[in-house]
Amino acid sequence: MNNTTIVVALGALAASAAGGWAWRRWLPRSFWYLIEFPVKAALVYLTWSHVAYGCGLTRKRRRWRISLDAVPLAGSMSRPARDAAAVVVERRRVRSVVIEKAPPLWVLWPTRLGWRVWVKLLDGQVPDDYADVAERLAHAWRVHAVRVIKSKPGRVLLLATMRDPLTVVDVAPETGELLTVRPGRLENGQPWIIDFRTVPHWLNAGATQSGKSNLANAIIKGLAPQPIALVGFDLKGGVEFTPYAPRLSALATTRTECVGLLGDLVQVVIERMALCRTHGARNIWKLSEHLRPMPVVVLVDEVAELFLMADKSEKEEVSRAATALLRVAQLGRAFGVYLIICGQRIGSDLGPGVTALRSQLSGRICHRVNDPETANMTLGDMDPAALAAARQIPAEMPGVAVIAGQDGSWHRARSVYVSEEEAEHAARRFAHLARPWAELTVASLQGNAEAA
Ligand SMILES: Nc1ncnc2c1ncn2[C@@H]1O[C@H](COP(=O)(O)OP(=O)(O)OP(=O)(O)O)[C@@H](O)[C@H]1O
Repeated sequence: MNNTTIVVALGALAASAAGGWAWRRWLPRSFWYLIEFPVKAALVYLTWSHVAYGCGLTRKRRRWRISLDAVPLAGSMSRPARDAAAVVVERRRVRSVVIEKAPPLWVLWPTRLGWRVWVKLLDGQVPDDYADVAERLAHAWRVHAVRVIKSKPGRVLLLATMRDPLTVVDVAPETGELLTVRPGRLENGQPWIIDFRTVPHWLNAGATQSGKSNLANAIIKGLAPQPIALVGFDLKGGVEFTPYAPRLSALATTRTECVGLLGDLVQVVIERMALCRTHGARNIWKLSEHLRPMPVVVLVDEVAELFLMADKSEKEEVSRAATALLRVAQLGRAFGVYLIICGQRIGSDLGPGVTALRSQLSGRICHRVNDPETANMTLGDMDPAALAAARQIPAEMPGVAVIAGQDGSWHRARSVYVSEEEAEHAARRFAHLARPWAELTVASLQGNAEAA
């Protein structure tokens, strides 16, 4: 090979490397689907039996193999010094040997950020076996994370992601469906949907600066255009929700005001109960449309302030607030009153009513937490992997949360950034939809009933 050939070969190599780099840099999606993914997929298949063995996912099986391993020696083993010329006889024969069988891996389907693959479970395996080794798989495949996202009898669907899909989240367009908001994205790229008619009450917990208020902003922005009443309890002295007052039907900023407003809400629920009873309906959604009262979404910020007491003189007020909030939570679902309770901690240390309240909040959102107990309190008896995921949320990714609905499934998700100005703008723009509080309480319902 002469020098010119070497120079030309090196030049071609450098040009293709630069071209590859530019392709990856400016057209990452096509590069991923056409180059990176096929290479990754080939590596995953080629190494699967070793990876599965390393992760403890294989099972021992007997298989017929042509074997050379039993190699009898001709000559005496007891005469090592003199048997330098001993003859080795390799005997090939088919024999039954024990092998480590890896679970069958089906076709790898590329996704925007990685791939999905169904794996057939071997005898005695359950989906949790794969969830338990997800981190090992992620390291073996050199990807950001591996998650079990679905299971069917006898198989599990694994999702591998090359980078954290929550680093940047885009807005999921609102559908305008009543009592539904899409505040962000799930880790699997699907919109994060909060549907109050499916999961009526939510607990939104997290350390300071973890993104709780941003989520409240996103929810207010999503709900503002809908024909519903919004009610605010802002125990931070009103600094969070006062800017949204134009779209709120009522706002309480001190505990005394909260006790009054909670009393009103209990009355609203009781009146709606009576209305439903009169018309033989089990809930407001069974009432005919002209009779149906307006749904109410109640946002409570810094809930611990409702329960904390400096001295005994506050005991009576705290107890009234706790009881009323619990009643709203217990009865509100059927009668169109829904709760989002935000706070840094909502543990039993705040008082006996808190545990009962928490058990009514079937939707859980756990942002970054400072201590494992808060994750435990928020996610309760969820899958331990959900608790681990909540504890790993980094401080530099505010808005990331582990969310769990009442079906026991959980997801990592991130809210879209919604500035206070944006939420405030939505509150002003849809201020005309804010029904005055007096219209939502007893008098209007009586009016409704009489009109019927
Ligand atoms: N989804 C998000 N994307 C980008 N930035 C976010 C997101 N959520 C929150 N942030 C930013 O993180 C910071 C803290 O957010 P936020 O005020 O919502 O936290 P918080 O939990 O309500 O804090 P605190 O309890 O102290 O009020 C803010 O600067 C906010 O802009």
